[in-house]
Amino acid sequence: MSELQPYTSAANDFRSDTFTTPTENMMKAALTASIGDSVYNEDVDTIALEKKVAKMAGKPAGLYCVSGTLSNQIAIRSHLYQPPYSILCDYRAHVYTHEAAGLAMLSAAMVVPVRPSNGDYMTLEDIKENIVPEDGDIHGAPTKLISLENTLHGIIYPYEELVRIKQFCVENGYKLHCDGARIWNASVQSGVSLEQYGEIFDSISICLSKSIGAPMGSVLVGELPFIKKCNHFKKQCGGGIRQAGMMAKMASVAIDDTLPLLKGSHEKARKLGDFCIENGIILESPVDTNFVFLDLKRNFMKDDVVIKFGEKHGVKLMGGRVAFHYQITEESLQKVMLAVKEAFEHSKAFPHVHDGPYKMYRSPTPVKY
Ligand SMILES: Cc1ncc(COP(=O)(O)O)c(C=O)c1O
Ligand SMILES: C[C@@H](O)[C@H](N)C(=O)O
Repeated sequence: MSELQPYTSAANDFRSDTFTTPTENMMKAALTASIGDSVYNEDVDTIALEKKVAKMAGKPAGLYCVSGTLSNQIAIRSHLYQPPYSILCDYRAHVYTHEAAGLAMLSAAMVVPVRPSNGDYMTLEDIKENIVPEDGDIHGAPTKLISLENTLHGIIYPYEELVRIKQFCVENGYKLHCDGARIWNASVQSGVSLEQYGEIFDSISICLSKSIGAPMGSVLVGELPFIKKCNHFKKQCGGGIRQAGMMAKMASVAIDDTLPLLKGSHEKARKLGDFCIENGIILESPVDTNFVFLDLKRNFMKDDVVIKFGEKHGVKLMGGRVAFHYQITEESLQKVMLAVKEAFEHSKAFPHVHDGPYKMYRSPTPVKY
């Protein structure tokens, strides 16, 4: 069995922006971080991070969580009371597709997954058509919360549509959560501030471990009573962190250092997107920010073939999604263009007909236990 080699750089890693590695600046910050027990809310740097991100989002309170999955799930749970109830989200939403049925297990919630009529993002009309009304019909599980993702597959949610959805939620008493794993990308690209997003959403899970490049975690932001309840569920789920200061201070440095670099990753993604279109490679989604989604099915491309041509050119891929981040180099961009084009050429000679479930994510190199 080959020994797993230490990971050293994400410069050629297009599998996800979660592979971004901590910088020397972040590591140095950890050395001078506070060392209080954050379960007792005594850690200075953890509290500082929570306040920093909450202030950026214009929210009264923030909660440092070990992951985006945890912050999403405890946020949604904390908005809900007295089942039966349901949550409405995009059929591709991470909270529904990639958080291990957390909505069913922690929230005991039914999910209504919606396929946007425009193919990219749910409009208010899509939402209205799929709402389960609280009308006394004992067959249904009334909608209590709408969970949006911004960006979703790299697509920026149009701010005007968010305003329309928010107005509808206020008028009808629905809570509105945002999975903001890549809200930084949406903000820097659209010019909409985190504070403006904070005015739309009751809660936002703001990831630090994706494009921002911190080693772990998210900050969940919202009203103080809500965040206190989230902290209760966080502890219940085993998410209490003792000396969190080191990671929190690294994350704070990451925000300051990386935010200015996000647009550069979007520009590289756009170059690959344009290259694909010029070469007749169909894309699944528009390239608004840091993701290029190859439409494997319509291109008759197989994910394993994409991975193989990536290996040939020295870049790491996971299938149809090509993820950019600030550590991707110009050299890697040139290599991934070659890999994608050759994989596409291969599909012309050896078309792959997709007849099973499509897995967007592939677990990293499996370590044989
Ligand atoms: C859109 C989205 N939301 C939430 C998460 C969950 O974040 P984490 O991996 O930190 O649990 C991810 C994955 O990284 C994601 O892509
Ligand atoms: C794997 C998935 O959960 C992760 N959020 C990613 O985007 O890579």
